Amino acid sequence: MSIYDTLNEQQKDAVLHTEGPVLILAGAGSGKTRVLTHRIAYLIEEKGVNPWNIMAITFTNKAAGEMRERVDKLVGFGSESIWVSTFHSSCVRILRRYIDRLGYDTNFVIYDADDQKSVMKDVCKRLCVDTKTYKEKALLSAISRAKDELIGPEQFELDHRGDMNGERIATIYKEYQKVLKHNNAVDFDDLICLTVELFKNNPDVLESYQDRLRYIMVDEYQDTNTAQFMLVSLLASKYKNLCVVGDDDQSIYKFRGANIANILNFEHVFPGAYTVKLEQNYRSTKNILKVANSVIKNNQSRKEKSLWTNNPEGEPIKLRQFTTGYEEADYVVRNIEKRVSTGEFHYKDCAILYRTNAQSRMFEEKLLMASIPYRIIGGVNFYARKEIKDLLAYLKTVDNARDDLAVRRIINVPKRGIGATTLTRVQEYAGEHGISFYEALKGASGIPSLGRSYMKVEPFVNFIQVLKSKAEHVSVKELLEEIIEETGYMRELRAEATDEALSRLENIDELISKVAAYEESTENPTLSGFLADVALVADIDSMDDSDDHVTLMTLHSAKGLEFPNVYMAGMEDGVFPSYMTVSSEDPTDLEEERRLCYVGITRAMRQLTMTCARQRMARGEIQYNRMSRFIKEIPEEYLSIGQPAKPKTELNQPTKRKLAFQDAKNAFKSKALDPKQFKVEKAGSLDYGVGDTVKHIKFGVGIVESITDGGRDFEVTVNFDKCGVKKMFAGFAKLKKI
Ligand SMILES: Nc1ncnc2c1ncn2[C@@H]1O[C@H](COP(=O)(O)OP(=O)(O)OP(=O)(O)O)[C@@H](O)[C@H]1O
Ligand SMILES: [Mg+2]
Repeated sequence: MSIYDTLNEQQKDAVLHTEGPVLILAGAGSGKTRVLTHRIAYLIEEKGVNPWNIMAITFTNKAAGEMRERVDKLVGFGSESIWVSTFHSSCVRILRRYIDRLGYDTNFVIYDADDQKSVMKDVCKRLCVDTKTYKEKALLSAISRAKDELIGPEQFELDHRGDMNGERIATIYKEYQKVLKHNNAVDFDDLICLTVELFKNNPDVLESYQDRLRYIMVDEYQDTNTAQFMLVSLLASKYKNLCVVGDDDQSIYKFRGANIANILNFEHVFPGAYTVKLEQNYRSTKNILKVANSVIKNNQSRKEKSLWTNNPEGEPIKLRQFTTGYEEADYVVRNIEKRVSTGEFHYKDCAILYRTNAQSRMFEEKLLMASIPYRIIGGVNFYARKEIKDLLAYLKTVDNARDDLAVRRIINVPKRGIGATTLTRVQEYAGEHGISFYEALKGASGIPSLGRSYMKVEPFVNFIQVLKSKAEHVSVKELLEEIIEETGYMRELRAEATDEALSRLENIDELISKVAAYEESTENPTLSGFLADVALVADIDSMDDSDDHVTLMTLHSAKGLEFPNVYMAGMEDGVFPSYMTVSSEDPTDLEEERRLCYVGITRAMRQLTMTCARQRMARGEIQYNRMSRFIKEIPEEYLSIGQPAKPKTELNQPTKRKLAFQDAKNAFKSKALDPKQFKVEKAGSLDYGVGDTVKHIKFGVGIVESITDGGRDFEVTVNFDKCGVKKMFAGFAKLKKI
């Protein structure tokens, strides 16, 4: 039996149709990506095409990696010379060779968001732009939108003639490009634009790539923007062997310039394109598919599709509403634990999907507490995020300024103009006198080598000293809010108003909520107590590298992937659909959000669980949320609406409320929850005691200072030679007595 026998008729049709433009428009899970990989195999094996002549483009690195894996499996020998890549890395590769034709040097650097911002700051200063009216990030984002549409500075100027605001931006845009070029640097959007420019101005270069990349395939085509479409069109214009696959129902990047018109344009740019529809879904159970269809059919602007499956009916979709986000996270993690322990699923079969990155925090904590390996795709673990590390470093400095690393981390956050030389000198002085870095800063005026630069240091020290004295009589939450206010941290991010800034703001809100929850649930909350609590979860990064881990990610990053067991969390109006879309005047915003919901549902193969909470902390305040309107679009007969497990003891109202805010550790300590519900046993007895020397895999050697019974597990405090005192759970610290 050949690999092509596993394809249905329409899929086969698409695979065999190798010459000329092909457009495959089909619903989720219908085998679009599979058709692409089989098409590659077919081209090589049956058509004798050289792997070198084949290009496959996708959106994310993760998707490119998976595509590469699937192709390797099918094709075997020679597959490494197939060009499988994302748009951006394809362009880097091309520009590294030919960018000198555009007056750049081939060793150009690629600027990230921070670099872009500092260039923009300079540009604004030089052009005397009032950055109160024209925010740097807003300017950058206007430029980025223009680049998505392949509009260069000159064109931009022409387009905005007579519009003062537009003309001003055009001048800034011009200057910004000039600086970048002068620095031999490009930004992310330039990668695509410059490659297009290169091809347009250098027919010989274009032709060499056309001759090489004779068969081009693009996955997730619905999310390409104008610039990307132009790039592929140019490459394919000689041989016209371009096959694009996509699903208009899964278009979720309008905010990044993705253009649904590209789908319609395709037949315009490539007349006579062969169109294939795939209608059979192979991924999901009938129930999951029915739910997906019942949601997406509420979108007005879409092409009607009939997606069906031969797969079994499957279990109904589970819907669980909880009082708080803590209970929600607890349920999801316990459910995963239960289903893995019965052998129904492996960890790697399970995915937790949410709308924004900040939502990962509670799940991460619960997973850590339950010793379940997890990984976050397309994001960083909550406590490893820059803004969280910065703010925690402030808190640590205020609490105990002996943590040099923390002090050094924030001394120039926000920028205080304290130079590297000054820092080195302070460090040297501290070393010579055997005092901490902060102690040395405090006495900066007495450090001879500093000269007058000690004056730069003074405001920082004063600020910390004020915070220290405040810390004596305000709550941790108030202290944190004060730091955020005084450093201007949130203000700056709000002014940036980019997606990234928004996500950082959400993370900060989440940290405030964490503090508030800590203070609610602890008898004598203190700053040190809070930091120790955080250290329990923050210091332990995903425990091992096993491939068998739960996957956490945003709905956006889940595109194209599939998992047997999916949890969609935070299904609440104001969370998903997001607050911005709920309050938006533009109905197409809600439609985009609904497509995102469709993407989420259709990731599930066998089991889908949707969860929500009635009340959720936002910025440390309780917010009451209604169940997501998307859930209400699902006919009740497709849902199994279960009652979340109630704590065994009936609680009176205030305790109940309090319990809601407790984290796993504390919830366990309280008598209200049955310890047997937690599978992880506490380390039976420890083979080390106070005073013993132990070794930790990451922190090295240290001496045990104390051991307390944390109920669920022993909490061990160890003073490590290299990194100081750490508190950890014995169960997964896996300390070895030496
Ligand atoms: N003809 C087939 N026989 C058996 N399994 C199939 C067939 N076609 C597709 N599948 C399986 O169905 C699942 C979905 O396929 P694939 O990921 O290619 O769908 P897709 O259309 O790209 O989905 P998405 O829109 O989410 O990107 C995969 O597990 C794939 O192996
Ligand atoms: Mg796909």
